[in-house]
Amino acid sequence: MDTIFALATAQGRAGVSVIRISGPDALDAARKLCGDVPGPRHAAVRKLRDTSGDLIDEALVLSFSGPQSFTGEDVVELQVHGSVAVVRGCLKELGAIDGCRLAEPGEFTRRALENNRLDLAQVEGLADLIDAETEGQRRQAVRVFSGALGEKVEIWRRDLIRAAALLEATIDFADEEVPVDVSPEVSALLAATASDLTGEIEGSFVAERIRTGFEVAIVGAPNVGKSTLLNRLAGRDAAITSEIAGTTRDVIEVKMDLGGLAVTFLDTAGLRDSEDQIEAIGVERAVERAEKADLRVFLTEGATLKVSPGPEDIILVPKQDVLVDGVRGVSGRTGQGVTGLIEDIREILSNRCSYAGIATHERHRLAMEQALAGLNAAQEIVGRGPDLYDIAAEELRSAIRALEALVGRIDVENLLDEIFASFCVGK
Ligand SMILES: Nc1nc2c(c(=O)[nH]1)N(C=O)[C@@H](CNc1ccc(C(=O)N[C@@H](CCC(=O)O)C(=O)O)cc1)CN2
Ligand SMILES: Nc1nc2c(ncn2[C@@H]2O[C@H](COP(=O)(O)OP(=O)(O)OP(=O)(O)O)[C@@H](O)[C@H]2O)c(=O)[nH]1
Ligand SMILES: [Mg+2]
Repeated sequence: MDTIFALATAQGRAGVSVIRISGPDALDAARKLCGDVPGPRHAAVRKLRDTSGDLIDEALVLSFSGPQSFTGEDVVELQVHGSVAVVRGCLKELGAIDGCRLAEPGEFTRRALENNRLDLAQVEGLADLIDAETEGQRRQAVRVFSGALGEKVEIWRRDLIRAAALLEATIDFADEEVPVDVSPEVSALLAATASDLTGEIEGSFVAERIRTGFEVAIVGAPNVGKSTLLNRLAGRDAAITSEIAGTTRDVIEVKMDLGGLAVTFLDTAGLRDSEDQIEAIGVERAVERAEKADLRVFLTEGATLKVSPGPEDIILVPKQDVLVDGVRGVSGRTGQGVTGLIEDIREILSNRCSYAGIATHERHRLAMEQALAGLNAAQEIVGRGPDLYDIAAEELRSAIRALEALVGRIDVENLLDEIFASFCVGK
């Protein structure tokens, strides 16, 4: 097993930078730089020197002895002055040591997974935690990272194993006297698990939105002030505005943090039938993105549009500053009504968030759907009588396998490269 090392903090100048070393030779490697390494879970200030004895930096050195470490292996951290040259100097020294190499993205976490320090859902939670930019994203990611999904899966798995075992015990009885009727207990276990799974599947859609951000499309006829409103929301000139109808063609995205919720606003082409080919393509894109968005803000005075508003969509009279008072409107130019609009959007979306479950990725949902399908099949077969219990038990085994794949107990290899591809080096 190689010993791996990497800069764990962001690239570039900083107050302090952390270089992490993990693997069987972590202590030996660190000793080459700093001489004596402090004992496990102790930190000490040490002088780091290159092979010719020149001083590289004075660092805080911290060590962990496997398996009591983040990766489960021996770990040493060099907390150095956050200088590009100091970091480069240390990485160069480490790279010259036999058996030591630069870590791949996510490789420390991969080792933590291999050493059962984390399950696969926790690994995803950790990646999401590092990517979190809003309070809502952070709160959700830290829950998955702390193992909430794994715990729930373990309960489902345990109940399905018990149900399968009950059925299998009855199969072994078959030729002897009439066995106890296990079907009430099996059915109850399956019904409870099915209902829990169904709830988590339903809650996964909005949880996924919290993670990736809600899309809010600004929609309306040309020239109503969509781009001006977007710019006002963004607080910068993200989109070109002009008095010429048909200015916006491409969909313009602006990411924002609405009171802890990640929201991407979409400015779209004004909706109309256009002879201009390019504008027509823009309108097509506008319709497509607006329909897919989680919420639409219509700027319109009642004209018929190519997109129809859903029940929660917001309809506003545009350019309120040049209209009579008393109508519900908004003005991107003066900012009138914009605070209220933001508040309304935040409220609509955060109400939806109350349905969020603890499964946050499509992968989780697919695994749960697979488990539910197996479970429902088993439930139906059990209802047909003891002769088919072996088939029902087999359906349950397949449901159990789906849950085991969810947390990475089985079938992980093919998933890992994809999951770790998005990780930072040093994590
Ligand atoms: N400097 C530094 N800060 C960091 C980390 C790190 O690795 N290094 N972390 C990493 O991403 C996070 C903290 N998570 C950690 C989780 C477990 C262990 C660990 O060594 N656990 C041992 C026992 C530790 C002890 O009791 O002191 C264990 O669980 O057995 C370390 C960090 C965030 N901050
Ligand atoms: N009085 C007033 N004028 C506005 C307001 N918002 C935009 N305008 C003006 O209306 C014109 C069109 O604004 P845009 O924001 O480009 O309109 P749009 O809806 O993005 O137009 P398209 O991209 O062509 O669909 C510009 O001349 C703006 O200055 C507003 O709130 N009040
Ligand atoms: Mg525009």
